Amino acid sequence: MCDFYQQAADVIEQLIQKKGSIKGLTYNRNVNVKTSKTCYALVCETLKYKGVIDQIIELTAGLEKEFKKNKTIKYSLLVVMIYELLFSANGKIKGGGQAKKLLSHYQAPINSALARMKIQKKVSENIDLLPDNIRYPITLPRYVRVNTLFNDCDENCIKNVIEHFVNVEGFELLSKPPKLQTKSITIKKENGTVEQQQQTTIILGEKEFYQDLDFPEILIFHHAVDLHDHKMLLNGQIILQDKASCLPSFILSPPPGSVCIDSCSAPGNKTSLLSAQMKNTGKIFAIEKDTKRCGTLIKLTKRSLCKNIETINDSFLNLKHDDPKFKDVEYILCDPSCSGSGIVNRLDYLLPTKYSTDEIVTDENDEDLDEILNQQNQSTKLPEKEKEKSILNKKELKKEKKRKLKEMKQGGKKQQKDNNNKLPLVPPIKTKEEIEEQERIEEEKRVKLLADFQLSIIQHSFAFPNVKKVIYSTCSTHQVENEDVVKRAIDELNKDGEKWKVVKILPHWTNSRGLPIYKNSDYSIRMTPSKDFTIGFFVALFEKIINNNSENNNNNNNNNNNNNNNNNNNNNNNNNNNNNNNNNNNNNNNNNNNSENNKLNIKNENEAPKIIQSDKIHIKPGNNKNNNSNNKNNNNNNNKNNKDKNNNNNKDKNKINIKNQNIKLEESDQKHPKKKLKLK
Ligand SMILES: C[S@@+](CC[C@H](N)C(=O)[O-])C[C@H]1O[C@@H](n2cnc3c(N)ncnc32)[C@H](O)[C@@H]1O
Repeated sequence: MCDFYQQAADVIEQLIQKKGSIKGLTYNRNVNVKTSKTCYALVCETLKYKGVIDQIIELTAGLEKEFKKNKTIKYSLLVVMIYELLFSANGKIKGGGQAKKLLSHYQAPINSALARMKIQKKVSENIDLLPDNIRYPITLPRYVRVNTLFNDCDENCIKNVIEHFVNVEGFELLSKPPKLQTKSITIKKENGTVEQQQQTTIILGEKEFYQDLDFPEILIFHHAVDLHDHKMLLNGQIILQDKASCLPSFILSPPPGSVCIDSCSAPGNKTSLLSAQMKNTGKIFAIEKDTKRCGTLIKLTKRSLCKNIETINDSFLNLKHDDPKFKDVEYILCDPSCSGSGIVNRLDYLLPTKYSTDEIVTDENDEDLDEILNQQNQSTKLPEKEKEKSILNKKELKKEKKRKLKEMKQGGKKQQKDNNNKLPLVPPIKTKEEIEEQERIEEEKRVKLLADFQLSIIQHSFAFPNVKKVIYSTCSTHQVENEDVVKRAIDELNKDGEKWKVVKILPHWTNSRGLPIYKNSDYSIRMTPSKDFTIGFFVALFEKIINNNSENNNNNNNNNNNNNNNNNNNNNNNNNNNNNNNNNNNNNNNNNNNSENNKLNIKNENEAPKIIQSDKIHIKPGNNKNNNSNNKNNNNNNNKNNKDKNNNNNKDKNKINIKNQNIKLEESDQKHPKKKLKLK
């Protein structure tokens, strides 16, 4: 038997036991990269078909029994080999061995089970047996964040990374975001009907990449580009982080020298970006409750060359507000555990369990949801009635599912017995629809419990004596965990008068706003995979109202923002999400004084005069000398502003953070639709 089968089977076995992620488990094995790649592909392909293969095994009389008798063959190996036999391009099992012998015995009934399934589902191709989310997955590009802490905050760090990809690895840097392509796909439904759906993709070649227009640190590659063992990743020069996941740190934007808390920080991608924003100065208290994940946090932030982090392995909820250590904390990032329903790019969705996304260690999520849910059940913050209602935690849910499955399997036999004895011992078997409905209700309860936990995390943040800004984010798509949490928090905070407000962040991103559920719920950002080509993500910024004169402050702030736009000759504010970027490429790529910019801001002011706009402005790299000198001036002003900040009531609102990475680009092919650029 081929070695790969056993390796892939072992990985699948470990995945089922929730011992890690697909990539982690495949690549951490003691094999070379080429072998790992083959094994990874086999694991992914097998997982795609696992649901179908499970059914085939069930439909093949005697196979499961035979396999159970033979204790040396693992179920996962059987699955891998059936994949190879029925669905791979090979169509046959390589090598020999016991498992192959067993399977060849059953080859005819296995083929006939597959044929019956296809007839039942009214499909002619094997691929049509796959569920829609597997057949038509949304593939997100590969986001690379350049670590601006590299080489002691070397001002050329972005340029160096770009140069490496272009000159050493033969990638082509596009001068602007590539075009989008929308195509119509035909989806075959289970009942045999067909449906047309629109799917939009980014047209990006495997050897092409481009620089994000909003955040120049972010480089965007084709989804198949594999950088997980890239030397620039291992030495801390780059970080693999989705654009959406960068938003909380970019928006909170603590100035150098400030003091912050990252309340739920492992594995630490947002922490290291905060650290980069602060240029390794000031202090970040990185709190992580889970000890194992805390280890990852320490390892990754060290690799990212962060020097201003104090890690605390404890629950954020245990931090005392009057601890002198936290007296200067002004900025708090809250990225608590969530349902992870926005994570689409990873292959976790291929895993057999419904809650797989939450249960394995991923960048965005965590594995301690059970504990959170248990804690929430005991939480004193929950009203008694709610507590009673929420006894269902995930472990219980799993037990319940197992029990039901067992019941279903035994149901037939027992029911027969019961009918004979006229005493029904087991409840009637539930239909598929009834089970699905029950699961939906249980999932709803689970999300509600998570929302209570998320609320408790932000509420704990507001009570630090000097906190000014609290940013809240989730990688969930559920309104309950997003807009609803924000509303609950602000209502509770302001019940005795206006003390905090929700700030309109990135006002120029017109397409990716929070759901319009209540007044100003669209002040927040909501990223959607099919539209923004990022993971599903939500961000909201809370800001303390410093004094009663808040309207003046707002106006001043808006004026400052406008001045900044004028001074910087920068069109970054005019950039929108990817969709808009593509429509506005010409505007976006002009580094000219752009009157549209001002119009845009004025429009926003008119629409929402009391809104404080995000106070971070990034300068897009350009080769315009005037821009550069203006940027330098502004940098100086900015430093001065920072120094003087204690003298001013509006201190942090006047701050401008300018990224002044002077990458010089030279067009080498004017005619090419996607202009090639050479780095000077
Ligand atoms: C969504 S993840 C954070 C991801 C992280 N911000 C990043 O971008 O790399 C949530 C983290 O919060 C941790 N956590 C959960 N409850 C916590 C608590 N009460 N106090 C501190 N950390 C907690 C989890 O263990 C998990 O590592």
